[in-house]
Amino acid sequence: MTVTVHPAAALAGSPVLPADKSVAHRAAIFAAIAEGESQIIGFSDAADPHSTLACLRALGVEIEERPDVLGADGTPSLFVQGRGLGGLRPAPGVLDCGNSGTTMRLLMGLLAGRPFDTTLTGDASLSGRPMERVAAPLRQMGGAVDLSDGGAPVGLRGRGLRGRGLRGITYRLPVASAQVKSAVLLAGLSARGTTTVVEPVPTRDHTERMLELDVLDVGGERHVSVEGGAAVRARRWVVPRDVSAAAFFLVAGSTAEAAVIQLSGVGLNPTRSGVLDVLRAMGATIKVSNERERGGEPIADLRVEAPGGLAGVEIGGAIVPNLIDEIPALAVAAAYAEGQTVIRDAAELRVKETDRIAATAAFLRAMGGAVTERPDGLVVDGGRPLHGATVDARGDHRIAMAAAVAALGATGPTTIRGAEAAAVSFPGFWEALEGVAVGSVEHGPPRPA
Ligand SMILES: O=C(O)C1=C[C@@H](OP(=O)(O)O)[C@@H](O)[C@H](O)C1
Ligand SMILES: C=C(OP(=O)(O)O)C(=O)O
Repeated sequence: MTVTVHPAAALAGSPVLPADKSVAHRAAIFAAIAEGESQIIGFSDAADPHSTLACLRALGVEIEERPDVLGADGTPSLFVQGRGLGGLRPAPGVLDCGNSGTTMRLLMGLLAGRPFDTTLTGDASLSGRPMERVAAPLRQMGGAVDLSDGGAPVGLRGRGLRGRGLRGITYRLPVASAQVKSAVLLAGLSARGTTTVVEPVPTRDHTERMLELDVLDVGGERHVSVEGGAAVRARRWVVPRDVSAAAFFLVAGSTAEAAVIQLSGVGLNPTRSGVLDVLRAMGATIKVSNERERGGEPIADLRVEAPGGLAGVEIGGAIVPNLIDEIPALAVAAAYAEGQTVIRDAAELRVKETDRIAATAAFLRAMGGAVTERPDGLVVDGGRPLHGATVDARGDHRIAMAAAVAALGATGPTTIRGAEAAAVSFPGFWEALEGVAVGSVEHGPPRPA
């Protein structure tokens, strides 16, 4: 699918954001292994969390979507009949994780300690992403994990456990990854004894919040522990709106000539909200109001207004895992800011749905931006006017949406190929964008003038 985005000087509106993808995956998995019925309010309608649902259904978990049962903010519910960890059944075929790294890595952890074999596959993008980072700790725990060239298809051999099951370990994360942390902790539920993950650099903490795990600060490092055999409680989960989806509108509002955009019920977990800190450091005007809690996660309403100019910043160090998915959008803000922005310590971007360092540099350069790739990031010399171009999303939702935001402030139309990728995390994105920038979104290539 091709979408053409026309420039828009003034933005206004209240786009509805999708449910937080990270929380939605976890709520579905934890509900599946709880004993009894759980309700998930505000589950995401995005493709990635639906890949998780399809896998859980194939493992014998009954999940009912109930658009008629609404939560307080009008979002629909999902009812999950939890079977307990021991109640998961062998899938009749391979489990297709689609485009979703979180699905594959968390399910590797969940299923490594089950007494049956499982094969996990994904699309071409996911098949190229590194899985050894999860396989290595699972093997240390006694799991039998086969990879194909370091990635999917992933084979988990239950028979390889030889009746002894997994054993708890203490594992220090060599890469700052919440997916690896969560996979090891999920495997720890099937293991003998205690499993502890040590995080030198904090990553998103949804798993530990949602499972109410023990977290210690030991000399500045986080130690997260789970006991083997611990039961997961069936309960009501409430999923906040996704701050990673909000980021596109925060950048759009901060780079427009005139803007007032309101975003309600946005998850502001402090391990996820670095995008606000960086945009504010660049000079953005973002107001946070009505701060409250939703399902154990802090949420708030956001209002972004055009600040009348941004300045370049340095992004690196411990904040990077906190805003890793927002970097393509932040690079767009950098292109519209005066001065230089340096993004470092973000080599992980090279192993996402596509190489996001190369893809971001490519679309910004095609639009006239001055961008230099570094092995672990980007240097953006901002303040040059951007012009319309034809760009490719490279099958990556965040690249499609970041390019769309860049297009709003450019001269002339920008055509985005592969625009359907947005639905991986934000199915209503193009409608939401048209809602704040009326007349800017044209489906298909531009109409001849
Ligand atoms: O745990 C999660 O929900 C996620 C963790 C991050 O990946 P890594 O764990 O690979 O850093 C992030 O990029 C991804 O979108 C979601
Ligand atoms: C990297 C992402 O997701 P995943 O790793 O789950 O594919 C993302 O949503 O930006």
